[in-house]
Amino acid sequence: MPQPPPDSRPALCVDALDVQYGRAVTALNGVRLDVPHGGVVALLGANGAGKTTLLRAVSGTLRMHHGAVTGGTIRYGEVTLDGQDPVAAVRAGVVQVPEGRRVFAGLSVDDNLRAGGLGLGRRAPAQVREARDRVFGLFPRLAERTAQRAGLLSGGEQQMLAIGRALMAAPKLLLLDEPSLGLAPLMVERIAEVVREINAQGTSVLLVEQNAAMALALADEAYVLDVGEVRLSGPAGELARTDAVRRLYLGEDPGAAGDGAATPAGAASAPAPADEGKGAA
Ligand SMILES: Nc1ncnc2c1ncn2[C@@H]1O[C@H](COP(=O)(O)OP(=O)(O)OP(=O)(O)O)[C@@H](O)[C@H]1O
Repeated sequence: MPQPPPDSRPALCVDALDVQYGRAVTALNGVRLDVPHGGVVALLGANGAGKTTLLRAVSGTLRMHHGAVTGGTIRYGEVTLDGQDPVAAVRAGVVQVPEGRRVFAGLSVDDNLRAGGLGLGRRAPAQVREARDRVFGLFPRLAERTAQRAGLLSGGEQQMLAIGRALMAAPKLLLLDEPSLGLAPLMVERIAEVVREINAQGTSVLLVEQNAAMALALADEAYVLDVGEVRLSGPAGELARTDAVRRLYLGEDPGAAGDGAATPAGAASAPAPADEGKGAA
């Protein structure tokens, strides 16, 4: 499929975003992040940095987790998403695949996929068929197992189903929360290929990953969150060469090979030493 023409305007614009859980927990503080049309953006950070919270804020699922946007804006094209519910996000073309492959274990593969289109109202059968064809094209294994109960699928197959279910809503922006978590290396590679393919088909991707090597290899741009704030951002290739990212997220020793890479423009200081090792791939 030919690539759509590049569009330099950001599709998703998150600006000065503050998020709290109750009164006590500030999970995000003044976060700014853009996802360009047709781009892949990686979001890295140690455990508890706020990555999942950012995805929840964009997909309108924050309230389900007793969180709230307390400042800033989230816009997708012309649509304001901060303070909206998940249905509004899905209608705007923004769909999240939650962490932990949450499939409906007692339902069949087919019924799980059907659930992916809910919230969009009645759609023409041809549209639904097109979405299913896309999912089965990406995941032939699911096509062979339509009647199987989702709970009996392998971990990798459940991740495929979780992504497939999101694709049934024909998203323009897919929010992926740690798709490689707990999967064997071969399956991680397959998931990476699938993300590339989904993007080549014209869907933008915001990818949260602990597997920094995979995420930086896939992404055009990357952001590093540290205790709720953006610490580093820039082209993924440049970020992968910075000392901080190599040491903290790629498990490398920059001192050993003499690192000459510049810190990306606008980047703040490296994450605090207290976080060392936590996010390493
Ligand atoms: N439902 C919640 N209620 C209260 N605090 C929460 C809730 N969910 C997350 N938090 C807190 O908000 C902060 C950010 O958490 P979040 O899950 O977004 O981080 P993360 O970067 O996705 O971490 P991980 O990689 O471990 O999933 C953490 O301090 C966490 O304890």
